[in-house]
Amino acid sequence: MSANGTDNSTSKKPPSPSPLRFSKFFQSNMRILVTGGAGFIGSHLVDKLMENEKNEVIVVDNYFTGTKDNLKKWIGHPRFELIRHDVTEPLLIEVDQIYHLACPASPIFYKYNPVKTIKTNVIGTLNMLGLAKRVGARILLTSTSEVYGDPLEHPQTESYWGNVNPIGVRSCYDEGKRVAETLMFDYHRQHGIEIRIARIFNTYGPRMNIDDGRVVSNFIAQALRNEPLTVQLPGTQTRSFCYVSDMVDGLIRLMEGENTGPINIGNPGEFTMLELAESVKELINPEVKISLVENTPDDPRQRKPDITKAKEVLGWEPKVKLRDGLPLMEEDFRQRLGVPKKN
Ligand SMILES: NC(=O)c1ccc[n+]([C@@H]2O[C@H](COP(=O)([O-])OP(=O)(O)OC[C@H]3O[C@@H](n4cnc5c(N)ncnc54)[C@H](O)[C@@H]3O)[C@@H](O)[C@H]2O)c1
Ligand SMILES: O=c1ccn([C@@H]2O[C@H](COP(=O)(O)OP(=O)(O)O[C@H]3OC[C@@H](O)[C@H](O)[C@H]3O)[C@@H](O)[C@H]2O)c(=O)[nH]1
Repeated sequence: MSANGTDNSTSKKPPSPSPLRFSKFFQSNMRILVTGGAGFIGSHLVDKLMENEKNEVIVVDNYFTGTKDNLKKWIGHPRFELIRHDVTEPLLIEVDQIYHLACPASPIFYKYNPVKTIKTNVIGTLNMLGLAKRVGARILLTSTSEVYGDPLEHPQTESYWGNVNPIGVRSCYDEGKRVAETLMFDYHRQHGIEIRIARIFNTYGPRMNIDDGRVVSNFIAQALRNEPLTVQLPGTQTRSFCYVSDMVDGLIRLMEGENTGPINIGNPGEFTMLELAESVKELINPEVKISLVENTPDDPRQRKPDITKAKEVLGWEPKVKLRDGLPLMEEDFRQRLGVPKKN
């Protein structure tokens, strides 16, 4: 029986770490690779990892949706390296841990070049697992609540297998992440790789791209520009929003803990998109209009994580409520959009 309590056990020992790990110089340091580290969650994760003076952090990113700006405070730091690299190509470096985040996350961007999204999830994850095997690193995959598709079980527990359209316009991402999870477990069972899988639910916070296309960033940018908040029909669909600092805390606990996952990491507070629009209106711009617009195909109708496992296994639960997180994000968007707060 494996750490996640299911029949995923492996009799294989993990491969030995590189001999360099045992040399005097390396003993005090942990070398951590963050793929997709120039993106939204990745750059916040890098900030947190860099706080520990024993960590050396290497970011690889192809800058499809991320930017060097998100990492500017670390560029030139002796414990930090940034490499332009696409994870669909093999990578040969020596590391102890891999946080594998590289993949566009906003539906607009992952649907833009769906074949590339699948390659990123499948070939990219294979490459990172190959690296983990070669150097004996532990690897964490940021999977998604989208593996549950349009869920028929509510709230979603990790044992739910999901309701995913295999041929729809979201499938490149949903099915790509499902295959990525399969690859993680096959490498674990077949080669003894140490794996961790987080199923992340909608996360928001400072540094999201202004034109990212996801709902929280859209509504905040629209409220600040005094443009109508575009609620996609029917508006009664629900999501659960996690503030980014809570997410980063959950990911690090998962990496450092003993459980393979998958583990849901998200905030169980559940809101309809109309409720979210009303909150943004009330907190940021009471004058703004709300307009109902067409939705896109296969939009999940409800989503809420059951976080019992995260609480039990990681001792983790989110701390930041939506009403407290939205103003923190507003601050950052005001600065970037050049819209100061009126007194
Ligand atoms: N933010 C969320 O709500 C959410 C929810 C569920 C899962 N996730 C997962 O978390 C991870 C990070 O999400 P995010 O919100 O920070 O997204 P993001 O788009 O801001 O960041 C993704 C990063 O990966 C990079 N990237 C994309 N394809 C790449 C490739 N082929 N090679 C190298 N780099 C590549 C991008 O340039 C970007 O910097 C993703 O794996 C995403 O699927 C996020
Ligand atoms: O302007 C908008 C944008 C979106 N929406 C709605 O808001 C809801 C959330 O949409 P988002 O685009 O923010 O994100 P989704 O929940 O569809 O996918 C998200 O969750 C899981 C992650 O893996 C994905 O990476 C992430 O994008 C949807 O119901 C959508 O119809 C609006 O009402 N208006």
